[in-house]
Amino acid sequence: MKFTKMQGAGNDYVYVNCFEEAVHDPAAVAIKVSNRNFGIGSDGLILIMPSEVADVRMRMFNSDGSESEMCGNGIRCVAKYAYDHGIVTKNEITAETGAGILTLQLFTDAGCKVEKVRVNMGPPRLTRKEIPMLGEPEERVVNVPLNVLHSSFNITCASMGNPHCVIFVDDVDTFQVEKYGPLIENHELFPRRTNVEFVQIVSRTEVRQRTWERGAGETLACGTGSSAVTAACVLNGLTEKRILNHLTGGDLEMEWGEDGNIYMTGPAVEVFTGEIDL
Ligand SMILES: N[C@H](CCC[C@H](N)C(=O)O)C(=O)O
Repeated sequence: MKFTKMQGAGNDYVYVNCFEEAVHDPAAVAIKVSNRNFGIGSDGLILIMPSEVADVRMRMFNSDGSESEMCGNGIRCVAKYAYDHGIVTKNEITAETGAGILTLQLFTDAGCKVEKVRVNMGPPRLTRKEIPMLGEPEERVVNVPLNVLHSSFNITCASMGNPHCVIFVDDVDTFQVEKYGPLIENHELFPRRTNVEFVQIVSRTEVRQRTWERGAGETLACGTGSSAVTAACVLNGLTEKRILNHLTGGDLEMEWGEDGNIYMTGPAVEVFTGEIDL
């Protein structure tokens, strides 16, 4: 299988061009290639596919083989791949995802390769039914206490197509992400599990995020997570609608637009290409 390793803010995936390659069992392939010792090494597998309703289609699998509806860092890299490899020739493209059809704006460098992408991530879905979470289906979850082990956290939840649980902490760098992340990911409140973001407020316009991903563990960044964080910051009155999010592997510029959609701008980088026997 021919592949391209790409990363966005350090969130790295193995990308396969399914305009040319067929991947028969993507869940198994995701587990194999993601392994950092016995495989290529990545947070998961992303398939770049033809679409009947958009310029390109993305399917995304976590390193544990589970499929997610959406991946924010991934969709920027899909756009870069599609443009740099001539699958699309426009600077504004559409992409079909499990979270609907998204519109992306591509920014190129002096060599006419994409270096930055702005994505309309759509609106945050805020009801328990949409996230999904147990409880009153139409209710929002903003600053609601959740007991985990002997601790209580206040959580704010949103779906960006995939589920997110945001927790504000005083010092994110010393916070025990690997202890609490998996307990919240698998908490009975979340029937499809959840991604978890731990966030420190730096100022009204800057935050710092660490990410515990559903199906992948701690990653260096999460674009859908950063989108959920933007909504959570505003809903809790902690920041303006436009923020710079410092993730462990890089920065994302975020905005909750007046049209209700979240806009994410960030880098997309090709690391290397190769071939692997499956
Ligand atoms: N890192 C991705 C999200 C992966 C989400 C995945 N772990 C899930 O199961 O929803 C991002 O940049 O948005």
